Amino acid sequence: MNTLDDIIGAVRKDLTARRRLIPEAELSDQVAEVGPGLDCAALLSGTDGLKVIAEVKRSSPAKGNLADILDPGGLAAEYEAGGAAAISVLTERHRFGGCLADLDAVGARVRVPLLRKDFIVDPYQLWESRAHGADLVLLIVAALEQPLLAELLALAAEIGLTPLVEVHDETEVKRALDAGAWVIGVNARDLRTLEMDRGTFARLAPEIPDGVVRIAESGIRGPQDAADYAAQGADAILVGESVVTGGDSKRAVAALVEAGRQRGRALR
Ligand SMILES: O=C(O)c1ccccc1NCC(=O)[C@H](O)[C@H](O)COP(=O)(O)O
Repeated sequence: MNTLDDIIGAVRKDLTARRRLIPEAELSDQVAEVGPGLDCAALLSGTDGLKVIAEVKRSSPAKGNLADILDPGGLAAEYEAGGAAAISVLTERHRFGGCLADLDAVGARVRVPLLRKDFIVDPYQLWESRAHGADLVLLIVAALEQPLLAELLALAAEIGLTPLVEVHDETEVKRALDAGAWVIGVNARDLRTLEMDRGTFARLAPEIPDGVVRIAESGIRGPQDAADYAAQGADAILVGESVVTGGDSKRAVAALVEAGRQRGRALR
């Protein structure tokens, strides 16, 4: 079994347990109370400089344990102070060490949009995401058949979530656009083999029409990578490992923001 299938198998089991505890109808009542999330496409557009989405990431299948994050809200506040335009929170527990309580903790400390980064395969998870304060959700094309992708995208929009639709190749870009995506993330990491190819964004970006927000995800080591992605037309970058392992997370985020800004200026 490849890594993605393995993760999704565990996610489905957890989901069955959570659904028994909190029925979907209860979550939809909560969503009606909290209302829609922030309109994230405009906030992540790179017209005024590359945006940085900084991730709360404890561990990963590719690298194992990365950081003992005891205070996810405090870490997110550092990211925001460093200029992050959004915070990504990994809520999957078996391979990433996250949970929905992390999303609550982060939401209590920052004003920028929150991305729930998980393996979403069921409408239940969308209700749950919004009920826990997410503004964005990740939809991974490789994990979803086309009708389900379109259904999840439409439901997300209906309940005030911005779907970040993740792709790895040309076929998946087409599937994302056919489903109606307006924010697309190009992941340099192949989720089945965990191999990293930093050339993926440059190859796929021309396939993504103007007006669709383009996000480069994974493997961003520091300012030079941020500047390169800005030069290749990324609106935003999504960064985990290098901002949790560097020691000073606020400074690490600020350096990425500054590199993206300078590169953007040079291109104008
Ligand atoms: O990070 C992994 O090893 C991983 C493996 C399988 C599926 C997803 C995985 N990561 C989720 C992400 O997309 C990243 O956390 C995110 O893009 C940040 O990546 P990085 O900056 O390389 O930590």
